[in-house]
Amino acid sequence: MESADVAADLSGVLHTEAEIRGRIAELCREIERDYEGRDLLLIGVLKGAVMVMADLSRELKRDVDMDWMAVSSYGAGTQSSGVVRIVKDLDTDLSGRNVLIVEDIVDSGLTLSWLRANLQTRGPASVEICALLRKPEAAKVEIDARYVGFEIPNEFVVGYGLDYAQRYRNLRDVAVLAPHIYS
Ligand SMILES: O=P(O)(O)OC[C@H]1O[C@H](OP(=O)(O)OP(=O)(O)O)[C@H](O)[C@@H]1O
Ligand code: HPA
Ligand SMILES: [Mg+2]
Repeated sequence: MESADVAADLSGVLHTEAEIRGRIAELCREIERDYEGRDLLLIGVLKGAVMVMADLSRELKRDVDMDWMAVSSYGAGTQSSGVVRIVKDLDTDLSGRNVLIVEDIVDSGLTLSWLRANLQTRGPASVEICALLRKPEAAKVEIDARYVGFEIPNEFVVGYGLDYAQRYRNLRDVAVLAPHIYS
């Protein structure tokens, strides 16, 4: 039975709303420098990246285009199935564009490795990755992400867009989900 009080479902906060805001601002200064004088297309990966995309795009002091793709590999569990499915494709032609994929997390790396390869076949000028979180110990494939907010331990986290079975996405902090919720 779902409860309105989620505090008991969490075993601790990893990154607060204020820390996330500060780190996103730092990443935006790097992105502004790196893409100076070039066009920039942000591609948000639904649904997890909604909060990062909203905050990062508004913190950037420059013009950007934005599009969205929906892919899914986790279903309702805490382990990637390894099979990535496109649920919604882009509306934008990527020919000659500088693409920055905006993601909430690199966990096994399977989603981003598949997605980057997929986008690279569409003729972009460049494809880079910005992920708020990365779990180095969980990597099944190495992902070369140019912008990473925080490296985190190999625990299942929720909040700031990240879900467990579609819940907890609206929490403002990134928190560890208590194992009793999913085990
Ligand atoms: O590195 P990986 O092990 O592939 O995991 C990362 C991906 O998994 C989650 O998405 P999910 O497929 O659960 O869909 P969602 O974004 O709609 O929650 C997360 O938002 C990343 O997109
Ligand atoms: O730790 C996680 N939490 C929520 N969703 C995820 N998708 C991959 N890893 C995670
Ligand atoms: Mg996702």
